[in-house]
Amino acid sequence: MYVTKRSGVGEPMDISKIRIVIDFACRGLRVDPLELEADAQIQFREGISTKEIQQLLIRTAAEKVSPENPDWQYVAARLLLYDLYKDVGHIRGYKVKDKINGRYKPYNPESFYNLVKNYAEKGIYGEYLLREYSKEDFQALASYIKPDRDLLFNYTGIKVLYDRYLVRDEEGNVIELPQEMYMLISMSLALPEKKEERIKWVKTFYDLMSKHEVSLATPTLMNARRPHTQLSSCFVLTVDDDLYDIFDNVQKAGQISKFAGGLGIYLGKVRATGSPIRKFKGASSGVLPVVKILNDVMVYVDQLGMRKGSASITLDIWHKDVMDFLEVKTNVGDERKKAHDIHPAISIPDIFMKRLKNREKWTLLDPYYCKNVKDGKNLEDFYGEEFEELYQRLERELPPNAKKEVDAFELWKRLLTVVFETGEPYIFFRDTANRLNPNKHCGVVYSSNLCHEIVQNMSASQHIEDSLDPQTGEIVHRKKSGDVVVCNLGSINLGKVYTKEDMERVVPLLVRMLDNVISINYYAIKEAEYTNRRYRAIGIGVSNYHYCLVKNAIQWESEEHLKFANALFERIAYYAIKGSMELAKERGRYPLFEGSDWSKGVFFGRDAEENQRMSEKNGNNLNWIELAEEVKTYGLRNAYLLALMPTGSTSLIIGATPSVDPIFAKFYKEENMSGILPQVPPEIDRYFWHYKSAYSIDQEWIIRAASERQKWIDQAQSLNLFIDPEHVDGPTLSKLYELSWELGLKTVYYCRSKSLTEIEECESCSS
Ligand SMILES: Cc1cn([C@H]2C[C@H](O)[C@@H](COP(=O)(O)OP(=O)(O)OP(=O)(O)O)O2)c(=O)[nH]c1=O
Repeated sequence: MYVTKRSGVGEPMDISKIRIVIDFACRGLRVDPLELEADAQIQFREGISTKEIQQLLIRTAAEKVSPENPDWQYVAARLLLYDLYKDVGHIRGYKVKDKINGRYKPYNPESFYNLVKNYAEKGIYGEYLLREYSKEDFQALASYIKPDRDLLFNYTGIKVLYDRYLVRDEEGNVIELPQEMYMLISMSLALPEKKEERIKWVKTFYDLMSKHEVSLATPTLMNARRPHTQLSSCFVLTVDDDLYDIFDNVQKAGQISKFAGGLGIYLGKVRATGSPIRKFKGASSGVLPVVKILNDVMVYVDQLGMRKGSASITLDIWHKDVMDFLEVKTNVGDERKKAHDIHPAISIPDIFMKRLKNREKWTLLDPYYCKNVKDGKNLEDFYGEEFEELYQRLERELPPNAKKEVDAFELWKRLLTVVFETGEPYIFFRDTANRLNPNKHCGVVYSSNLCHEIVQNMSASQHIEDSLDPQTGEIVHRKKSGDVVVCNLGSINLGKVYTKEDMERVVPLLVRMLDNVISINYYAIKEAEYTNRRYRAIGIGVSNYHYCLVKNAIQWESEEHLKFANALFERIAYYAIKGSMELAKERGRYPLFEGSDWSKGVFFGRDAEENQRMSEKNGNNLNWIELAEEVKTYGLRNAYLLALMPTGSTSLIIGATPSVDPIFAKFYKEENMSGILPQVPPEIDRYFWHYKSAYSIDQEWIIRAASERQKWIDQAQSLNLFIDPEHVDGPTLSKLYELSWELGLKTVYYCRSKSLTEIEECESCSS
């Protein structure tokens, strides 16, 4: 049998060459190499190319992955790596031979500097790398690269990296290797560090990432080292009730989406259908046309054909257009009012949940009539008791055309039916979110972001507008910007980092990396920079939570789980605050620190003594009293610190279970842009009976565990529920959402249903 080589030359097939590759791929793993050879050979044919043989081996190994034989995922990974090494070597012009005979070094320290130099000139890497690092720095860092860390990836991880994250040239060829990627990201993130300490920090960041102890958000992994360093995951816009502002935000949404940011958009200020405009009765078209425009912008700005933009749009449950809004993705009603590509979210105040419990009436209001209701502020600017008072007053006093009475229970039933049908809307419990907002001294939160883990101050995102000073003719800025929420995310791999010692070492470093992200970020819109500089908000999340439980012999449905979750997230919170405080000592506090809950020693709505007592109960014995004093003295660097994002694709890269979710199944094939990817949870063969899959877990335990975690999180969690419609009815679903509110959750993300196959994962927040 003949094979065709890359050069096009044919030669007789030498099976011993294949054996060398197979042997390299299987070495030290619990697999039988002969099986792979036998299974693959069946498909060989005359004239097959060497590249094809390699692909065949990869596919064969990937198909052999199972819960009983998970090591095949590492065989497939090595085979794919081998292919990647060859491709990259080919592009760089060095002859690639097999690594096994020692003739070939996939990582070549000498080529690292040239790689960056060549591609920076072509505008593929950022010029700043060459400006800020000398040739000697490059050499020192190149020799620090640890090629063997490539072996930590499983097949899915390396496949996702290969297809989506590794930088490519103009022709679409991958130009960098995984460890070079981590090193270049680290070099970008260390730019704000003092020059004399920079190399030290690059190495530290590199170690954290390449050992998979932490992961950064998708935009950071994709864009750090590139010319446009748009590294933030999510943005939240507040649209004012004004045509200029509506279209200004449409423009902003387009710009943000262009640079791969995910969007949350609050539309609750926009007047309802039939509202007056300039006193003309019945003139306004309400919220739905704006939803539709934003929907189309998200589809239009499709990130160079890679994927369409993503936005969640939030409306308050008291908004007069809410009934139509609930139907934007369902199959009932007027097709002209549909917006199938956005993600609806509903903001719910406590008073609604109380009325629901008592089966009382609920009044929908037109925001046009809810302006200037107290101290020059609108209804939505209030929360808690003040909100309830004002809401009830408006219910009584507004004219009939400004309101509409409905049954709270009927509205709720409709909402839950839509949840059953579409997995959405996401839910935002606005009173809990605002009561526990550490920066309530300087703002209010109307809604969350796309993935519902971000909870930060917002305000109508007015544009910064240049105009001419009539006296001097100089350009001056007229309007002040509102708060466009921006969040920079990173996650801790709980499969590797969960003890007190590890948290103490890793979490402050992640705070530092994310603070650096803020400094080097490229901002698609100026307003985001304005907010980012004043708040310096970050979001630390986690991946591999389920594996961490299993590894520690904790059952999902147990009281032990609740205690474990509380203690674990206390440790993360403590070291995140400590890390940010230490950074404030070094770099200064965030400008709005004074007056915050942090500045008063109140963390997560509790005083230091209370936190101390909880810590002792948890067995962590962390010194919260001392930490509160230190924070009072030195401040914090970051206004917001913790947010549990979904971590979809980045968990795939590092072979972790996603975020705080339970596994879908003990084995399944995930289909995404990289094709069909086999998925087995970490160490499935060892812990087969310990893993319980999402749909077989009583969802009350998911909510209870989330509630324990929430006690130590200043923002929120992208909390998914998993429903099997055959076993869960309306009243049960209702109980779950009510329980989420009662137990102090701020948000509920998807309600995933076994019968719903199409759930769109947010990429940007994936960290
Ligand atoms: C002009 C216009 C506005 N609108 C909506 C968009 C905004 O929600 C709202 C106000 O739009 P604006 O154009 O900002 O209204 P205005 O400032 O001229 O009038 P007013 O004093 O009443 O605010 O009306 C429509 O629905 N249809 C229209 O044709």
